[in-house]
Amino acid sequence: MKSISVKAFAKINVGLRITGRRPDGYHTLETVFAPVDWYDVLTFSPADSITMSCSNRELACDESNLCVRAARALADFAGLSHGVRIELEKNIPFGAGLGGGSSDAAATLAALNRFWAVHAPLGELHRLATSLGADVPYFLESKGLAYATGIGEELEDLNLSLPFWVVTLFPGEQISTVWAYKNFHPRFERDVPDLRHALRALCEQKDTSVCSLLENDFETAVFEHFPAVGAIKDELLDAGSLYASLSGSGSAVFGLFHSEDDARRAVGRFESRCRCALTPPSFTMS
Ligand SMILES: C[C@](O)(CO)[C@H](O)COP(=O)(O)OP(=O)(O)OC[C@H]1O[C@@H](n2ccc(N)nc2=O)[C@H](O)[C@@H]1O
Ligand SMILES: Nc1ncnc2c1ncn2[C@@H]1O[C@H](COP(=O)(O)OP(=O)(O)OP(=O)(O)O)[C@@H](O)[C@H]1O
Repeated sequence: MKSISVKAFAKINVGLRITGRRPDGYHTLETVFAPVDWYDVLTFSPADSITMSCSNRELACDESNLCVRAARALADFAGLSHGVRIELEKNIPFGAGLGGGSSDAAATLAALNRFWAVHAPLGELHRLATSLGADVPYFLESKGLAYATGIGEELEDLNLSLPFWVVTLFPGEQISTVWAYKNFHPRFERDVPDLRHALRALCEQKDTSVCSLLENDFETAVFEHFPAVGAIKDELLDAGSLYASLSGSGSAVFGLFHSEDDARRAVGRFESRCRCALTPPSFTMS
């Protein structure tokens, strides 16, 4: 058996409304996931046991790593004692709101499902993905824009792509998702059209009047606690982005640009103090 390598892309959230809190402590939300051109690379090779290494030594490669957890979950489901060597080239910043760990977990499930010839149906992989994290199912099942509800696992592919250049910036602050969900300012009662209408208008007609509906409910608390992150968003708007927002629970911030020149100029403005990724229009994961 030869080795296989796959890319695990990052995501941004275009609009993120927290709509309630479940008895188990998880929150229900409404969001639209969009892929960006920032990715990890995972390589799987034959081995007698499940082992892992990572290019970023700050990331533990033990049983806590989401790739190892995904491999164990699939092996347990299939009743297999197969091994695999997982090598992770870590490029996506973590604690960023970019779903890097979630994407790695989904890529591991999908790759090992083939590599080990488990051939588990998508419904079973979805169940395993949800058990690994709320963001994991999106990376397993979508290549483009997806509307998510529930805790983020109820997905509807929008068959849309963003017709804009996307500048994604990581200013360096690592923000805990748990912290963010404990500190956001609830606005559960809101009578607004769902995000699908706004994204359809934005993507199909480039109707930027809907951007005021694309709020991220974590922003108030995150920007209060990390004002430098909020300043990045303001600077992106000042640099000409038609829309800018925190991604997920942060600290990554992204801006949408009509023109490649403006987007590249914005990258030049931030690249000395942020890690940056530039995503072209109509981008999908492949
Ligand atoms: C903020 C988002 O990234 C938006 O896409 C996601 O909601 C977070 O997804 P995630 O990082 O995969 O989150 P998980 O690893 O499943 O959960 C981490 C912790 O975040 C909180 N959490 C997460 C998702 C959710 N819908 N409600 C929550 O309250 C819970 O305290 C949970 O224990
Ligand atoms: N393979 C992995 N890559 C990144 N983080 C991992 C991985 N395995 C476990 N983790 C842990 O998961 C945590 C969250 O990682 P992840 O990148 O999914 O979250 P995030 O960047 O905050 O994105 P989001 O909040 O959108 O889920 C990390 O801080 C890290 O401690």
